[in-house]
Amino acid sequence: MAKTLYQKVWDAHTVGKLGDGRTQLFIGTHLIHEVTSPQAFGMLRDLNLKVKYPQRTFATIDHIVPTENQDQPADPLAADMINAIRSNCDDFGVTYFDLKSGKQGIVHVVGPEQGITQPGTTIACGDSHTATHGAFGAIAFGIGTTQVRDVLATQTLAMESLKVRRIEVNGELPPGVYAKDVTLHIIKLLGAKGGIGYAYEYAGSTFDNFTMEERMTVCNMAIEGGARCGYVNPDEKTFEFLKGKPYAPSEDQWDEAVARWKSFASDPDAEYDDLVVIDAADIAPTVTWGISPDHALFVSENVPDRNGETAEALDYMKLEPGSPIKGTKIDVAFMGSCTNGRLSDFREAAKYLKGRKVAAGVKAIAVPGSQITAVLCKQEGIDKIFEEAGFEWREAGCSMCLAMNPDKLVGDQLCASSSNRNFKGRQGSPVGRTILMSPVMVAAAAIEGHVADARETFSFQEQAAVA
Ligand SMILES: CC(C)[C@H](C(=O)O)[C@@H](O)C(=O)O
Ligand code: SF4
Repeated sequence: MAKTLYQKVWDAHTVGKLGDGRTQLFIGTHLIHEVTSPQAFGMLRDLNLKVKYPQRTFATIDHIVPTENQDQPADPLAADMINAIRSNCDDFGVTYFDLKSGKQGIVHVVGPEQGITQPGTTIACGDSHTATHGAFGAIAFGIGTTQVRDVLATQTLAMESLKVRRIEVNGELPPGVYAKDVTLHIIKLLGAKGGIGYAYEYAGSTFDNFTMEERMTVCNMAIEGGARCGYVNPDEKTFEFLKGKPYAPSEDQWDEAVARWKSFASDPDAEYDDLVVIDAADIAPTVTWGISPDHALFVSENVPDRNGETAEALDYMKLEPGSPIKGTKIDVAFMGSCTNGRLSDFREAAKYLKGRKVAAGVKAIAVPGSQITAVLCKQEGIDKIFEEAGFEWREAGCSMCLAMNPDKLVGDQLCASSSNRNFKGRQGSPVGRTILMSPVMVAAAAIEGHVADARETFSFQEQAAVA
């Protein structure tokens, strides 16, 4: 019978059916970070248990790491967390990409970069943006600390199965429209809760043409649309990306691995629980106006009028009901995160920042998603372009995406951010305000000093014509 990738991976990893109807699912790869693992290891110690498959478990630190003087924790709590993950990994035999390894970074950047993230497998991580790894054709989902304990101890999870919604985007994106706009557009259309109970299969010619980085950007935000996981079927680009990566299969096992990976792709005649079809030509640069990722609109549009549904968000964001979002003054520009903190993101923004200056009064910071990203950016001189434009170029970590480190908004500062969440207080100040957008839109906002249409700031049409 024809099956989706989701069903194939699920079936291949099913250990058994539990009495309550859930499935006991084998977890191929477990990624851990400093925030959600300490209590899980603590519980393991209390129960006198070992990590079942340490060779399937990989750790990094990302959330609490300062982006200036990375190795100097900001406070005793941060120091404790760093010590805890280090000693837990030592004690339990888990591979740990620490600050000195040259491989540290945001867990969702590190997995793919190291070739740990592979097609046809199940991946779990105590982090809601684990769906990022679905870009490689893995079924990857975020779990809580108690489940982190379960995976550490048993390498399995008790899971309820999901329905599958295929979201097809077809055609070429207009100039100045990026993967970030695609993912925000999908969330706007289907709602922040629209994906509850679903896995999202992203497909169509737009996804076929996307790079792995672009696929990661979209999958990363599946959870912001309520979907537990999101994935793209693996193809030649997937295999090409993984080839030669440290943890990818070796040369002599390569062909066999690729054949196995291919076999997990959804069958052409697979049936879906739901189908959504979007025309790429209908997508424009998209930004958020409110306090949920589905509070999104095209940058050319006006924010909604004030009513029972919009009042809280409009008031929090201090926006005039019905006014254009374009022109909204910003205080901070943040470029980074597991959504848009990869080499291709900085490379693309640098193209437009070159020779331009950040507006007076705007604090602009650029934070590579990993130490490897930082090195690659330096090799291309991207860090210099950002610095010459007036950005602070920082060291790798989650930084102001969540502000569990010293990078925080102050008071009601408004931040143009390439990250994935615009919840109240998300960026470190209880009254701080976030507007989500693509990296190139962050660059445009930084230069203009207000929310801007990057197509006007940088005249993409002309550039497209010249190219
Ligand atoms: C700290 C962590 C548990 C959290 C998550 O689960 O996603 C964080 O990464 C986030 O983005 O809010
Ligand atoms: S970059 Fe942001 S979204 Fe990603 S893991 Fe870190 S805090 Fe979470």
